[in-house]
Amino acid sequence: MTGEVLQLHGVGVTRGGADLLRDVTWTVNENERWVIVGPNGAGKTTLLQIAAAMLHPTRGSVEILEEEIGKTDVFELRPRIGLASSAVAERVPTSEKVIDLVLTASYAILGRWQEEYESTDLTRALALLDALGCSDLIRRTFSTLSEGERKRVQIARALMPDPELLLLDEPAAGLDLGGREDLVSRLAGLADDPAAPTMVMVTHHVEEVPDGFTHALLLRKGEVVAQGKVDEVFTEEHLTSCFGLPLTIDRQNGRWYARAVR
Ligand SMILES: Nc1ncnc2c1ncn2[C@@H]1O[C@H](COP(=O)(O)OP(=O)(O)OP(=O)(O)O)[C@@H](O)[C@H]1O
Repeated sequence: MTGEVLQLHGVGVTRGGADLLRDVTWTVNENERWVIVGPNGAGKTTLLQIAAAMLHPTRGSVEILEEEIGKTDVFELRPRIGLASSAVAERVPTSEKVIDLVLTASYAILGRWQEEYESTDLTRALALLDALGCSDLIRRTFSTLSEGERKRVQIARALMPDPELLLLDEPAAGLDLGGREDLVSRLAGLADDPAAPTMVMVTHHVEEVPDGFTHALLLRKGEVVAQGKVDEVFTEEHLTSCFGLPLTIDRQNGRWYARAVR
């Protein structure tokens, strides 16, 4: 690979006459850690769905892992991408055990049936669950887990196929303060790991951006407000335009804090 993991040119998505994304041009290079930030309805999930090869654009061109969408078999491409999102979590069968939810990611399926797994698959699934602090949950059913536990298990599942690109849609949404801080620090550890895949995470809150995330893209009403290195993008001017209210932003120990100007 030449280093370009995602390449979008002039991407637009129109649904029911509404432009969900407009003229998005964006490149993600190998080993970068991106965060997509924006208010509700900005188009963040739509953009992540494009990056996950789950959605075709109405206009423009998309290359993922050097495969051009529209000319490649997305069923071969998708196992190279790890996606953790509530849309995936909602489709998990209610009786699915945590260990099976992680194991089945090897086949990019949801719901264990009669597939055979190698002992190396089991070892990897257990190691990932352990690394995410979930080793005591392996025999539980996914539907009985707390929101924080679910988020960590979903990340273990997304990492299971050893993806070249890891996509996280609002991984800290719905977590309490302790759960959020635990998850953000685990994601900072992942961001710092040179063996970890290229990462793109969606969030509403700059406070949820882990230390080690290198780049940011701000979206508002389907359009890119700013993109580039995180410390050049997270400015008062850009965040104010993105959220449509006067904001101030600080950084402490690698973490970001934003609040409204009064
Ligand atoms: N099929 C559809 N038809 C019409 N509008 C849609 C459709 N799907 C999504 N939208 C709208 O597109 C906009 C962008 O949605 P998207 O979920 O990408 O935003 P988001 O930034 O992820 O929002 P949130 O932060 O609230 O999750 C929203 O206003 C949504 O209502």
